[in-house]
Parts: sequence; C-alpha cells; structure tokens
Amino acid sequence: MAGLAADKDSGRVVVFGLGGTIAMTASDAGGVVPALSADELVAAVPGLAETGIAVEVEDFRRVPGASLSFDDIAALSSAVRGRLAGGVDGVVVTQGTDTIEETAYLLDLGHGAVQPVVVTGAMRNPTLAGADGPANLLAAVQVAASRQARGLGVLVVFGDEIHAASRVSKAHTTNPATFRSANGGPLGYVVEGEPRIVNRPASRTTVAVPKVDLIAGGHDDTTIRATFARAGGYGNAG
Ligand SMILES: NC(=O)CC[C@H](N)C(=O)O
Repeated sequence: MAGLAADKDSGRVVVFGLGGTIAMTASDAGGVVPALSADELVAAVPGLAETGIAVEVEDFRRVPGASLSFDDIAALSSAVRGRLAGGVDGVVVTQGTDTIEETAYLLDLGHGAVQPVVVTGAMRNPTLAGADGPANLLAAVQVAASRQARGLGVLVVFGDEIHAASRVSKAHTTNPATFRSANGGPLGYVVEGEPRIVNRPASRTTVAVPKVDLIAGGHDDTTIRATFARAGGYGNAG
C-alpha cells in the first residue's frame, strides 16, 4: 500500500543532507569541513543496502549547524512537506549537532503529516576512531521507514535512542550520548535495527508558524511597531 511501510525491510526514505560533523572530511588547510554529499554519506553506511529500504538523497546544504538560517529551515520544511505529499514513508535530515534541537523543533511545529521526520548527526567526524555518523544514519533511516514511528512527528535519533523533537536537547559538548530528553526520557530505542517505541505521548502540538523577525535591543517604539507589522505576527524584542 502506498505510503505505508512495514516495520522493517521495506519502505522509501529521503535523506536530506545539511552538513555538520557527520559530513566532515579533512581539509587541505587543516581541520575538517562539511564536504561530503548526501550521496557519499549514505554510501558509507554499512548494512544500509541490506535493510531493503529504498533511500533517495537530497544534497540540501553543506554547512556547520550554526550556519543554518531560518530561511534554510523554512526551505527545508517546504521541501520535506513536498516529499511527504509525494508518498515517501519517511524523511531523514542530517546536520550539525549544535542546532539539531532547533531544526527538529521548528520542523515539528509545522509537521502535520503522519510520516516520521528524523533528524540526526554525529559527534565524531568520519576521520576519527569510533565515528558515530554511519550508525546514527542507519538507525535514523530505520526509524523513518518504521510503522512504529508514524504519528510521532519529528524525532531525533542518536545513539540508538529515539527522542521527541519537543523534548530533546544537546547536553554535552563531546560525548556521543549527548542528546537527552529531560522531561520523560526517550520515546524509544533502536534495538539491533528494530525501532521500539516504549513511551508514546498522548498528543502533540502543531501550530501555524508565523513569520517572526528578531529585533535587536535599543530600538524605539516606531521601529518595533513597523517590524511587528512586517512580520504579520509577533516579534521578539531583545
Ligand atoms: N557534532 C557536530 O555536528 C558539531 C559540529 C558543528 N559545531 C556543527 O554543529 O555543525
């Protein structure tokens, strides 16, 4: 049946690559830069081809997490909606961990479809021992294709844990087990390739996300009123 994946061994998932540590390679100038394409990322995952899940890729951005703008995420949200409306079983977004919780939460607020959208990344880049990107990407694809995850909104899958976008935050600068859901814990786990939801929320919240302008401090009343009018909603007066 179109758009209805089995628990595993089937399904069609689109991976949007946005950059971050998971996509980094050594640069000539020293250090690492997010240079791997989404295709290269997916090709480097052991065991992914054997899952039977059909994976398509969109090479969306190649930047560090902090360089993603609101416009980038708005464009991502629209592209994701298009792919879900086209009948894929789920979507994976790979990006820098520093802003995973922000991307996931913003996508979640506007996500009304039943298919899962899963955000993941890596704490150790592909040049390091124990790089966690391939395992995180494999688990993310398995969750995105899973019937278990349908209706849960946007999820963050990291270290074989499945977190709700509305709860999760990055809690450590270097530890691969950095994503934590303080209020309620993870929704579930990926156990030897099988997503298991053990903590299903009774409901979730979506909103019509308004256009918001960020206002720097020091403006007078005229500037603030004009900016609120242009935003067509509310603003954040700093
Ligand atoms: N582990 C990471 O992905 C962090 C790398 C970088 N600070 C970023 O957010 O893109």
